[in-house]
Amino acid sequence: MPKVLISDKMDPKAAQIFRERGVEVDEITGKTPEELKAIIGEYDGLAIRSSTRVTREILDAATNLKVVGRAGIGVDNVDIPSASAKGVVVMNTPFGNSITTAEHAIALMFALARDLPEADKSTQAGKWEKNRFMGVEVTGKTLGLIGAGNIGSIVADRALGLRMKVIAYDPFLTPERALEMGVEKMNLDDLLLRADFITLHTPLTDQTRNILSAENLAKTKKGVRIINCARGGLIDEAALKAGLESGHIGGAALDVFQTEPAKEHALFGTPNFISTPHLGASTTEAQVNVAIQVAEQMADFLVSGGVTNALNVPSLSAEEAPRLKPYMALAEKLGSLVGQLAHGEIARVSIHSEGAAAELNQKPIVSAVLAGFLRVHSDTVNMVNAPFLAKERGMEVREVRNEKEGDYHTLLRVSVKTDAGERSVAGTLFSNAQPRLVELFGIKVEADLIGHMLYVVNEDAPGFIGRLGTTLGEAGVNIGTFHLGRREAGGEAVLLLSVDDKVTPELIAKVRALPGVKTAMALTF
Ligand SMILES: NC(=O)c1ccc[n+]([C@@H]2O[C@H](COP(=O)([O-])OP(=O)(O)OC[C@H]3O[C@@H](n4cnc5c(N)ncnc54)[C@H](O)[C@@H]3O)[C@@H](O)[C@H]2O)c1
Ligand SMILES: O=C(O)CC[C@@H](O)C(=O)O
Repeated sequence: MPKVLISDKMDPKAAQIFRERGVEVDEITGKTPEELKAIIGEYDGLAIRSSTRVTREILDAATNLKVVGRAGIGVDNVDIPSASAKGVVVMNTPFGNSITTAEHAIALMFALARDLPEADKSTQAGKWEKNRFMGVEVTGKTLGLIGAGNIGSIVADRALGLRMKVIAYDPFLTPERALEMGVEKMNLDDLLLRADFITLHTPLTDQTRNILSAENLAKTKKGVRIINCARGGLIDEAALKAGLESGHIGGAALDVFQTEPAKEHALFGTPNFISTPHLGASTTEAQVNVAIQVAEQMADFLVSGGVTNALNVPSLSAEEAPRLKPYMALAEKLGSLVGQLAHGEIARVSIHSEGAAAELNQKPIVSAVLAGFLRVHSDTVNMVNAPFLAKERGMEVREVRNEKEGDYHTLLRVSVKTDAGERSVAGTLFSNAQPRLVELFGIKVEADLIGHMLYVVNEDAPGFIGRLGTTLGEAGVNIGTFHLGRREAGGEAVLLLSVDDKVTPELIAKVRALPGVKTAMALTF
């Protein structure tokens, strides 16, 4: 009988469903990473919320683990590349707590508008300070949404009901969808300039980290009130404090913090600052929804092999699986590569299959490209919902087959058309099994897309590789593999390096400062 550990506090319905479906279950919460490491080897499944961190070390100790189920949306507490490398399926429950979280954002907006926490404290202290608390109406005010996905769109709907004007910044929001939602789509600078309230609803990615930086906070309207129920790390917390103290920022409400649990914080006690301890998803309704959903999905997988809402595996029929599997891994890596490197509004994604690849069922290949591509911007994307999301976001998806072989017996090419132009990457399978990048933006370069990588574009000149190696060495970064390609001698060169640990923003800044470097970016696969 498969055995599951529930390691975060979860509605009892989850354990009940596991038992009813023939899965043994233990509920052991509040363990330290060391304690979890000591027991995880016994379990086939691990059901979590946001407290348990499923790191590489935990996964290494999890010798029987087959599935991690996240009762909620964000999976930033799960090391998905390591889970994938170990063949552990990671699932989430993308919609069960969206309404609840949107309602929390609206609650915090009202709390800021009327200074409710302070007014409550003062009244209960017997002060009756009627003249101290002068709020603002939300009616007629402008709410700026950063991120207009599941939760952002529910917030927009509720805010429109409150007669607010809603403006939104989200690179994936199409004009049609914005119209349907009743919001005005705009760039970030315009939103910062116009919003009376700003609410964040994006995942934490390399693009969204610090999206409300000191520089961007300075662009906001004086008196702006800011709400974050998405992820810590989206706002520069020190700059937020400075803005509150100077009075430029009229109020801020954070449900999420850069480091959690935030038991001590420089922001605590700052005027017009409100906080809640990551309560966005904490309603009876949402917790019942996500508990039931995660237990059903995990039990299905452990008992009968069914895969729903998986973030790192495709759904496949038993006959097709063995042949398609390596192609899907290649497709997902190529999609992720262009997703990480592409900038601007995405108009079209084209998938060209050549040679042996063109003879296969293209649907799972296309889904894998789109899942890899969209997952860069959203934790909720999986193989099942990627085509739907691409359509909803107005992306044209083109499929082209050419059964004639070119330079390789089998090739997948992924091209992305943005407002900045069209660029493509291509890959093949070595020994019919191992995914390999063979071309990057028109430059021939052979590389394994694996783990943490550093991508550098530079002017081809003697001594550059040595300087780069020294910079990495001084930062204590160990190079695993090194791949080089160039347009022509002395022209543009591209370097892809796999490294043992995540490439930090500080290291990227150092690499960008090297003479001849045009671009440097961290990539993760
Ligand atoms: N506080 C909580 O307890 C709680 C509860 C649920 C979800 N969350 C978090 O809320 C966030 C949003 O969840 P969701 O379900 O709406 O996700 P979603 O994937 O449906 O929506 C995210 C949106 O962000 C947009 N986006 C991505 N990159 C962007 C960028 N650079 N700039 C602007 N927009 C960008 C995407 O296009 C997408 O529309 C997630 O981080 C999730 O983990 C928090
Ligand atoms: O489980 C929770 O309490 C938080 C969940 C939330 O952060 C999510 O991303 O779904």
